[in-house]
Amino acid sequence: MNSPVYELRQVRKVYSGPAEQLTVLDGVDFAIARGDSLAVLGASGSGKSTFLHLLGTLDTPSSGSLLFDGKDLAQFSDREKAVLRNSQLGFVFQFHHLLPEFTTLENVAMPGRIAGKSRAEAEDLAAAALDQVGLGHKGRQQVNTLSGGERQRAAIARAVVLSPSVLLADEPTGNLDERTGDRVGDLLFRLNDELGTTMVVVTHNLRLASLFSRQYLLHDGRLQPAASE
Ligand SMILES: Nc1ncnc2c1ncn2[C@@H]1O[C@H](COP(=O)(O)OP(=O)(O)OP(=O)(O)O)[C@@H](O)[C@H]1O
Repeated sequence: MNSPVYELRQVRKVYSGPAEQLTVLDGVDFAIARGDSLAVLGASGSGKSTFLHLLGTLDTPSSGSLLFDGKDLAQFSDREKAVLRNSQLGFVFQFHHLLPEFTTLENVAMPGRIAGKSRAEAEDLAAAALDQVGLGHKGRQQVNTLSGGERQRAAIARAVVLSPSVLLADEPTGNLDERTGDRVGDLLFRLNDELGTTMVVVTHNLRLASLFSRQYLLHDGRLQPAASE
């Protein structure tokens, strides 16, 4: 196994409700190697998004430790986490969070601008990323005039524009028809295969899951190999 990008040691995540506590992750021990591609399956409410949010440093474990490149994320300041997210992680969420008042190119150029690149450089990178997802011709179009599948591909372009070492995707084919979903799946597969992007994808879509090298099921707070593995 390549050196792990992520290591989870006895990670627990407990949400406190008004009346009771909900244990979503219950002592997860897991490692994700560089270049790995992992699909996480599981019933609604089983904790898939929670798992992804922990990996994305958007939330913290209740106990246990989560290491990125061998470093305990609990030791990172908020600023260090923000730098990590912007420089190494790409996110694709089901509701892609594109900014409707901007063009596709401007949306995809946003991470580069936030990282301090000039407008021209950020837009060059954005144009290349849009080409990669087959949307090179849609750059000047307002993002709210794109179809659902095009928006999802634009969100992937935005997630990968700065060549993150890790891509975290939550239901990237949710709301897409089968053909468009397949196209998004092919794209994710190529990013992993050709660029070596480490990939963790949460999905209900078994066709999509089958494209990745490992399939895991989140059940009763634990991650276990899915039956098809
Ligand atoms: N901030 C929170 N506070 C309290 N409970 C939460 C919070 N976030 C998530 N939960 C609960 O934790 C459980 C797991 O949620 P999560 O969103 O991780 O599930 P999921 O597997 O991604 O579900 P789905 O497939 O429906 O998106 C759910 O019961 C949810 O209601």
